[in-house]
Amino acid sequence: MAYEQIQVPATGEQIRVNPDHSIDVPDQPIIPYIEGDGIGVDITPVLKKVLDSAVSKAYGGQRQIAWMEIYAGEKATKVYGADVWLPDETLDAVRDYVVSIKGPLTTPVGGGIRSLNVALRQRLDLYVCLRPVRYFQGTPSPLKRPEDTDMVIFRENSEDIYAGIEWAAGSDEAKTLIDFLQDKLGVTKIRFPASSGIGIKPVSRDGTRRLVRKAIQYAIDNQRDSVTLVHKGNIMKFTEGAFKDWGYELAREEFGAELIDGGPWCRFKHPTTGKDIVVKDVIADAFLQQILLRPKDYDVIATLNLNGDYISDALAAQVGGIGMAPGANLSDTVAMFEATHGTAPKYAGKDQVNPSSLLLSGEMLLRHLGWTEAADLVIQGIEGSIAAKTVTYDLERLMEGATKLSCSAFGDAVIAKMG
Ligand SMILES: NC(=O)C1=CN([C@@H]2O[C@H](COP(=O)(O)OP(=O)(O)OC[C@H]3O[C@@H](n4cnc5c(N)ncnc54)[C@H](OP(=O)(O)O)[C@@H]3O)[C@@H](O)[C@H]2O)C=CC1
Ligand SMILES: O=C(O)CCC(=O)C(=O)O
Ligand SMILES: [Mg+2]
Repeated sequence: MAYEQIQVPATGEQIRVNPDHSIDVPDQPIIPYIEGDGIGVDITPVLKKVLDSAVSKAYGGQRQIAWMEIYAGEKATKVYGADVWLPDETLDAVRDYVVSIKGPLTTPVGGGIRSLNVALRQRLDLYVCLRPVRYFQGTPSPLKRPEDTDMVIFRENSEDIYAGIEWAAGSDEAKTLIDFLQDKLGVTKIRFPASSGIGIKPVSRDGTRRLVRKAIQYAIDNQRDSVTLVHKGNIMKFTEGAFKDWGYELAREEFGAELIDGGPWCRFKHPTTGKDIVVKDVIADAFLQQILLRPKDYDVIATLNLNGDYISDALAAQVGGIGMAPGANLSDTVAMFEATHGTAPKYAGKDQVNPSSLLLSGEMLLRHLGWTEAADLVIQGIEGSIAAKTVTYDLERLMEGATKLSCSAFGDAVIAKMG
């Protein structure tokens, strides 16, 4: 594979995808990484050090990650030239090497790209945003029983108002669209047509089905009790309401779910254990209060793009904040892991922030490779440092008697607590 700026490591091999979408992982897989803007310089070196230690401790040199830096965001503009925020070869490398990880990316001011993160997801069709939310004992939380929060969010990653199809108030495009809506479709509900910006919310049956299919399959593979479709379908009937209907339809058609008491909730038997898996739905605003009042009622969550964005930060707060919440963007073949927080510019380069979100994304990456022993060590290290009350500022300020560590020192504490 020849690239213009990307240096392919001399030792290391590509991960290969099989026709059934399983992956063949060599002992030295080449893993592309994007350092990330803002606090990317702080957390990404910690990620590499912690994952390398975990792999070395687990496999004694028999396995090793061959890291390969690829570029997006501000660093890409330095390497490739002004205004090159997302080089084509970065996308090629993510596709070619199958499994990758990224730090947060800033949204360029001006220019054609609205969000680099959204662009990466769209251009690689990484249609699942997977964000597990679980509690680590000892982490400060606003809840009395934070351990009751244990959910896995499947956020649709390619559609919805989040896709960025919108035009500014006063632009020719907004005027054309508003004229069309009024003249051709008889729309009378735009309150201030002359000064409205306007956005489009596409939600498709195909997009919904592929997302809900993954969520239900995850519930089966991981022995979870329920899948909840979260939507605002009472108001947005043909987008969010349709998401709910198509979700239920898929559960019935592909998983043999049967209606409970006339529906719409339904259930089916786990194919091997025979245990019931319930597919249900809840309206998004009610859900946001339920996750605080009755978190135990929810397990796997399937939702639309914007709801998923809000829900993932809200749930992260329940278990310690976005410094602790990991994530992955997935297609059927490509997996790109990422922290769920942003670039936190005020902390950039200060060696202060919590690297756990990226470390736990790295833990998900190791598990995705099938390197479960190394993944378990990362969890053990994070649990150990939190239990010892050696934590970064975000947790320390909410804990009694904790020792505040820098970002890099926390990484070292995690390593010290492994194994
Ligand atoms: N996936 C991605 O790459 C994402 C990128 N972004 C982008 O990031 C930029 C900044 O967004 P912003 O809204 O400020 O959100 P951020 O997530 O960057 O930061 C908001 C606040 O969250 C806390 N926080 C974030 N990361 C950590 C961490 N690792 N450890 C501890 N605390 C943390 C800090 O809170 P406190 O000040 O209380 O300590 C911080 O001020 C924007 O350009 C946005 O578009 C946003 C989200 C995701
Ligand atoms: O891309 C962005 O700027 C924001 C993305 C985001 O908030 C998220 O993915 O959770
Ligand atoms: Mg977000």
